[in-house]
Amino acid sequence: MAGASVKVAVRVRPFNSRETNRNARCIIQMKDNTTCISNPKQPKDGAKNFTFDYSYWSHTTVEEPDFVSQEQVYKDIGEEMLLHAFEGYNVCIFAYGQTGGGKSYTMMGRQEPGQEGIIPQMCEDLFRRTGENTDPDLQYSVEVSYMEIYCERVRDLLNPSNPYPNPNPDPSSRGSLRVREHPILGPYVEDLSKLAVTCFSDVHELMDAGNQARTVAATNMNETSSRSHAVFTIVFTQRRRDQMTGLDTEKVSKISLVDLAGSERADSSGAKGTRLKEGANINKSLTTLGKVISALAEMTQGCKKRKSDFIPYRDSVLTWLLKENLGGNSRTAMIAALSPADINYEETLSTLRYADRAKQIRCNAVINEDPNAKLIRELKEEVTRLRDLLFSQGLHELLQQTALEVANSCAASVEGGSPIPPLSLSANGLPARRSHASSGDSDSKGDDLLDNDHMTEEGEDGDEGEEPITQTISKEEAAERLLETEKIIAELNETWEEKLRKTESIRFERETLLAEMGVSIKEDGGTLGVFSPKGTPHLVNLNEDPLMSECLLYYIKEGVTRVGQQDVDIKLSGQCIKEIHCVFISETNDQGEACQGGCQWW
Ligand SMILES: Nc1ncnc2c1ncn2[C@@H]1O[C@H](COP(=O)(O)OP(=O)(O)OP(=O)(O)O)[C@@H](O)[C@H]1O
Repeated sequence: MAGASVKVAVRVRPFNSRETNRNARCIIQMKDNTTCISNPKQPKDGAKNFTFDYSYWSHTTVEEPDFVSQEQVYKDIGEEMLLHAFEGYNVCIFAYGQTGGGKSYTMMGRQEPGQEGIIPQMCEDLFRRTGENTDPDLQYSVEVSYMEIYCERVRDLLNPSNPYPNPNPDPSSRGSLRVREHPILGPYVEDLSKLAVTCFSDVHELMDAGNQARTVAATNMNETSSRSHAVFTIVFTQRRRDQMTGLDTEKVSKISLVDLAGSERADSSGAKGTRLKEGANINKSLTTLGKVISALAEMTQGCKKRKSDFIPYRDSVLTWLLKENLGGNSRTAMIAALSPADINYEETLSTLRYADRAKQIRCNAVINEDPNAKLIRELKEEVTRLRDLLFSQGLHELLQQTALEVANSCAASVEGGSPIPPLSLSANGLPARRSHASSGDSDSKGDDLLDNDHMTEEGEDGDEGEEPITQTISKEEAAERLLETEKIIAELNETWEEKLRKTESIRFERETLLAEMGVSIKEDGGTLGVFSPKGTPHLVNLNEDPLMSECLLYYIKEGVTRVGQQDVDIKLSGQCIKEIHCVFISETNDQGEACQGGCQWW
C-alpha cells in the first residue's frame, strides 16, 4: 500500500440554466478515462487531452449510455476509500473546481433519491457494513466533526457553543477556533467537537445541521458558502478483543471529506475591499494547496531529493490541517468538477492542469494500529516532562494554576508515569524543547496564521538524520502546553457513554439556538436558502455563474430598495414580497462600494 498515488477523477456537469439561455457550447469531450478540452477560440487545433483515473461524463441525462451517476462516482471512489478505512488507513477525498462546477453536488449532493453525494452514501455504506458484523469480539465506533474554513478561520458547524453562525452579524464577534500544533498529535483544531454517532440517521441529522449552519453563517456574515472550505471528518475506530489474552487492539481511520471553495481567481471578478481580502485569503488556501501539490509532484519526479525539502504546508490553515492527506499517511482521491461551457474555458483548463499535477503525488499510508494507546503513552511522557520542567524552575504556582484549569475544563485528571526523556535548558534558563527544522521554513508565512508558539515543534515528514534544533519556550508556554496536553489526554480517555452524553447536550443546544433564531432552511427546486421569519428579510445570491457571484448576498433593510427599474417596499412584519427571480440589484455596501449581482428572493 505504501507509495500509492493520489487517485484523480474529473467530472463534467450539465449546463446550468444561464449557460443554456446563452446557447453555451460544450467544450469537454470524454472517452474512457481521457478528457479532451477544446479551445473555443481555436476549435480546430486547440484541443488538449488529459488522462485521469476516471473521466466522468455527467453532462447529459441518466438515459444516455455514457452518463455517470452519483451512485457510480461513489462506487468507484467512495467505496474504495471506505474499504481502505476498514483496513485501518486514513483516507481523504477532496473536490476541487470553480464555483458552480459541481463540487458540492458530488460531495454532498441533494436529498432526492439517487442524488445523494459521496458523503451521505459513504456514511450509509459505513453503517450498513458495520451493521452486518456478527463477530462479538469486534466493535466499531464512529465520531464525526464538521468544520468550515473561511478566510483562514475555522468554524465548528456542529457545536453552537463554539463560534457558530451568529445571529448578530457584528464583525467583532466573528470568532473562530484555534488551529494548533501539538508536538505529538500534529496540527489540529482546538475544541472542535467530535460527536459520537450510532447510526446513519444520527450522521444524517448532523450533516443537515452542519449544512444549515454553513448557510446561516454565510447569510449572517454576509459571505457565501462557495467561498469557504468545508471539511467533514469521520473518525472510525475498530476495536478487537483477543480472547486468549483479554487485550484489545484498535485500528483508527480518519476519513476527511473536503468540499473546497471555488477555485476561480479573486482578481477575475473585480472584487474590492472586504471581498478582495476575502478572495485573497481563500486564494491563500487554494494557492498554497496548488504549491503543495506542485512541490509534492516535483518530489515524485525526483526534482526534490528528500521529503524534508520544503513543502509549504504551513502557509495556509487548509494545507496545514490536511498535511497528512497530502503526501503523508493517507489514501487520497481528488475529484475535479468541470463546467462544460465555452465561457469557462480558462478556468476549466486551469482545473484540468491542477488535477493533472495532483496525479503525481504519492502518499505513504500506513495502517493506524493502536494509535491511541501509543498517543496516550507519549502524551503522558510529555506531561511528566513539562511538569518536571516547571517544577525544576520553581514554578509551583503555575503548576497549581494549570492543574486547576485542567480540572475545570475536563472532568478527568491524568497521572504521568513514564520515564522522562533527557531535557536541555536554554541559555536564559527557561525550558527548551527538541524540534525539527524544515529547510526553507524561514520563507514560510505560516507562522502568522497559526499559533507561533505551537508551530515549531515538528519539521516536515521524513527529516530523519537531521540535527535536532532546540527551541526556547517560555514558562507560560510550557504551562499552556501542559494544559493543552492534559486536555487532549482527557479527551482520549473519555468513555463512549460520556461522548454520547456530550453529543446529546450539543444537539440540544444547537436546536435551541436555531429555534431562537427562527431559522429554517427550505429547499425549493434544488435551491437552498435561509428563511428567517424573525430577522431581516434578505436576498441570497444563488447564482451558479462564478462571474456573477461577486455580489453574493445582501441584507435588504426595511424601507424602499431599488430592484432593477422597480422600487420595492420591504416590510419586516408582513409576508415577504412576491418572488423575484434573477433580478439585478444595484446598491452600495457599508464601504460605499457599488455591488451588482443576480439574486433570487423569497
Ligand atoms: N453532475 C451533476 N448533475 C446534475 N446537476 C449538477 C451536477 N453537478 C452540479 N450540478 C448542479 O449545478 C449547480 C452547481 O453545483 P454545485 O453547487 O455542486 O457547485 P459547486 O462547485 O459546489 O459550487 P460552489 O463553489 O458554489 O459550492 C447545482 O445546482 C447542482 O445541483
